[in-house]
Formats: sequence, C-alpha cells, structure tokens
Amino acid sequence: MKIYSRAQIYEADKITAEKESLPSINLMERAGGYLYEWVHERLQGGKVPIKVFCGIGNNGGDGMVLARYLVENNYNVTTYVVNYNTKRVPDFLEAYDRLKSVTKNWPIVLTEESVLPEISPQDIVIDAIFGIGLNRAPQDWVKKLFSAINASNAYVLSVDIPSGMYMDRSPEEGDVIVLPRFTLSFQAPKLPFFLPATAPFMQAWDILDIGLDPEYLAKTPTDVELIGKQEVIQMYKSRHQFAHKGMFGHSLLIGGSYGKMGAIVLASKAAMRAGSGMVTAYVPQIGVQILQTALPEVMAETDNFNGKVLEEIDFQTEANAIGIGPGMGTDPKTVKAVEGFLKAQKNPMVIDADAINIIAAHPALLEHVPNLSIFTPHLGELERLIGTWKDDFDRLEKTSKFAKTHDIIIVIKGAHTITTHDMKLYINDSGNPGLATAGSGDVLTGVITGLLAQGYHPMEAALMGVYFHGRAADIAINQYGIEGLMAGDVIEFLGRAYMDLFAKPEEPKAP
Ligand SMILES: NC(=O)C1=CN([C@@H]2O[C@H](COP(=O)(O)OP(=O)(O)OC[C@H]3O[C@@H](n4cnc5c(N)ncnc54)[C@H](O)[C@@H]3O)[C@@H](O)[C@H]2O)[C@@H](O)CC1
Ligand SMILES: [K+]
Repeated sequence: MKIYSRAQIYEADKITAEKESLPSINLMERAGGYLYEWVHERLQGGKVPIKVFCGIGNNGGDGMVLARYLVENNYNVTTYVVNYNTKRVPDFLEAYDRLKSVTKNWPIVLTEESVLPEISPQDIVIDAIFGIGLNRAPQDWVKKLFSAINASNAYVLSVDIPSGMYMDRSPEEGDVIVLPRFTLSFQAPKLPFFLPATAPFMQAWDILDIGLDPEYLAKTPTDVELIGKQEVIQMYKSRHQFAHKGMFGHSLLIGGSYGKMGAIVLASKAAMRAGSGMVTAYVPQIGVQILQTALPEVMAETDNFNGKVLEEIDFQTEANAIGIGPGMGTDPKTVKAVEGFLKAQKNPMVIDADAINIIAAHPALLEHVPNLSIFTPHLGELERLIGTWKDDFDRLEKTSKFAKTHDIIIVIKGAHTITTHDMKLYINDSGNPGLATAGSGDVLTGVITGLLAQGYHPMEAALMGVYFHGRAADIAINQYGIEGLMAGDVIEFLGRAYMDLFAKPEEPKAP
C-alpha cells in the first residue's frame, strides 16, 4: 500500500475537486460524512456527551461537518473552535456556517484567554484540532488543551492524525501530542504512524476511503510503501509438484563462536524452514558437534583451526546464497577472515550482527560488499554503521542515503521494520513485541538467506523475509503469548506464515 507525502495528499485533494468539478467543501462534506457514519455505527444514537474540538484549518472543517451531522441526528454534542490562528480557512468557515445554520447551540470559541472546558471520563472527544498541516509548535494554551484531553480519560477519536503529531519530524522536548483511543485517517496511513517515537500514539487506527481520485493515487509513485500480505502475494512464486531439493538453492550460513553457537543454529534452521533446498553452516570446529546434533538436516563445514572463533572463511560449498554474522564475534582473527572473504565475493548476500559490526569498524570493507547485499542491523548496529541521527525521520534519511551510496539494501529492525533501497522505504506490516527476544534477528537472517537461495531478487527476499518472520510470530503468539515467544518458536511457525498467504479465513492478526 502506498504511503503518500503531505504534498501528494494536498495534490490528490486538489485534483479530485478539479476532476469532479465540485467545490473543495464537498470533499470535506464527504470526509465529515464518513466520520459521522463511523461514529453513528458505534453509538447508535446513544446520548453520551460528545465534545468536538475543531481547529480552524481543514482538519477543523472535517470536525465541523461531523458535528453538524451529530447535531442533525440528535446526538448530545458540544462543539468548540480552538481558535489558534486568525486565518480561518475558507472551507472551515463554510462548514462552520453550515453548522450554525442547523442549531442554536453555536460552537464555543476557545482562545488563549478562555478557561478550558471540563472533560470527563464519560465524554467522547473528537480531536479535529490539527491535521497534517501542523508545521510549527502550537501555542502553550493549545498544548494545555491537548494535555487536558489526555488527562481526561475520555474516549478520544482523532481525525486524520492525532493533533500535535508532525508529518516530518519526531516530537521534541516540550511537544504534546493528543493520545487517541482511535484514529480515523483519510485515504492512506501516514509515515509517522510507523516510526518509534510516534507509533505509540497509534494504538488503534483505520483508514477511511474518501474517494480521492483513483487515477492520481494509482499513477503517483511514492517514496514509502507499506508491505503486507497483498504485496507479498505478488512476489511469491509457487512450486510445481515435482520439484526436487536441488531446485531450491543451497544456503550457506557463516558464523558462530564459543558460547554463541545458538545464533547460527537458529539462522540455519530458519533458512531450511524458509524453503532453502539445502543448508550448510560454516562454523568454528568447536561448533560442529553442536550444530549437527541440533540440526540433522543441515551440513557443516569448518575452518582448519581449533579455536573458539572463526579464523578463516574458506569453504567448498557451492552456495546460491550466503548469510554471514550470527554469533560470529569480532575477534581480530575473525575480522581478518571476514576481510578475505568479502574480497572474494561477487553475489549479493545477507550481512548481519557481528559482520555488520566488523564492517562498521572497518568502513574500507564496504567497497568489497557486493551490490544489493542485505544488511539487517538493529538500531545499535545501524548507529555503528552510519553514525548518529537526530530523530526517526533523520535516521530514515541518513540510512537511505547510505544504502544508496553503497548500492545495498538496509533492513532497519524494529517494531515496524523498515527496509530501504534506492531511496525508497518499505514498512513491514507484520510482527509483534514478542519478537523483541534473543535470537529473533538470527532467525530473520536465516529466512532472508533461504529466500535468496531460492532465487528471489534481493529486494523480494528482504521484504518477504521480514514479512514472513513477523507473520510467523503473529501466528505463534496465539499459542505462546507475547511474553512466552522464543526465537525458535518463530521458526516453527514459518510454514504457517507461508500457508496463511492464501488461507481463508485468515489467521487472526496480532493484537
Ligand atoms: N485529502 C485529504 O486527505 C483531505 C484532507 N482533509 C483534511 O485537511 C487536513 C489538512 O488541512 P490543513 O492543511 O488546513 O491543515 P490543518 O487542518 O492541520 O490545520 C493547520 C492550519 O494551521 C496552520 N498551522 C500549522 N501549525 C500551526 C500552529 N502550530 N499554530 C497555528 N497554526 C498552525 C497551518 O498553516 C494550517 O493552515 C487533513 O489532515 C484532513 O483532516 C479533508 O478536508 C478532506 C480531504
Ligand atoms: K486531528
């Protein structure tokens, strides 16, 4: 699903009004009408006090239209104009007049001088104060209103985006954002819904299709995309009935060290379950027995030394795809081995964990990393690789530039894992907090390597791998719970994640 920028949403707005030869207020009427339907479906005429807070831009206009419908349908409504600016926009004013024409209870205008209204836990609050147009810090009294809404314990419904949330930067010291119980966003989700500093405000949300011009939406390329089941189905290649293991590639997982063999065991097993025809693990000698005992399906190769870490990376396996890093450590001997290894590689591979740390500490090695290789850092590893950042948006910009410069793919692991290549961002839609557990990154490396070995393009392998990993965890928590989930469980549910692509009815989604 495409995620449009603010400029693209405004453009879509404009083009829709032009094409339909309708004044733009009609689009606002439509948006407000859909908001009303959503509320009415749930309240069914119930007399709960509803407090509609409207700004003086188009978001406020949407709120005014909703308020008018509520009034017309005899709901118990009080409407407020949060008069944070003298420049009330024309469509807001029109919606304001239309509301005033249907009731004697005109909206209460709030200004800096006003005493803020009492909000009780029994109220329903509609937050239509700021939409995507917020471009500077609101005045203190407006922030106080946000805080009062948040402190009230009322049920808060935000229109389009929680007020106070910016489209292009994370909250800073002193910022206040409305914390809604639910957000109804128009037409498509917005980027901040998925970023660590702002996602916690999006406890529950849905999209309202307000009928923006489908042609514009379809033909406009976006810098950001949400990757879910529909996108993964497009990439998936089914196997014909008489397939044999030689057709599905040989994965080679390189890593492991004394005390950290589990990481490479997990990665190897995950590659197998992701569908790799064969898997070999290249590990230090002390790891061979562990590996072969844990995974009879996986072959082992080892270096010619007898140490606790890899001292050489020299293998016979003719691998279709390589994943390197899990449990490998950063011993100077291993660093040397990785250096030699990288210089000999031509094909895209998966680079994880200590392999990332080694490259971060020796940036000259980047030059030897094959194009389209997939880096899978968590935030700590990413920072070592690209340096520090100011906020979530800055991190995305710096990471995509870094990936572009080196022609690599970077998978930024997190609550919403974001993959970047060629200045585009792909946000993963599966997964749950159960994945914040030891070894889950090793599993991801195995899955992506396994997909790469099966002949998927590196971008497909990265996006599908991240999706299946999250989806397997979503299905697994129905059995283990979020706290109980272990990385190994995710591997056991990978098969179900594949089956779920075409399953009807769908496996239940994570809460
Ligand atoms: N295509 C769509 O998605 C549609 C969007 N509509 C609504 O329009 C909204 C965007 O409307 P606007 O662009 O008018 O923006 P907002 O309604 O978010 O209003 C903010 C207005 O105040 C100004 N402003 C920004 N920060 C301020 C601050 N800190 N203090 C004082 N003034 C500030 C801005 O210049 C802007 O005019 C969307 O969020 C949505 O609710 C709907 O009307 C229907 C169609
Ligand atoms: K809002």
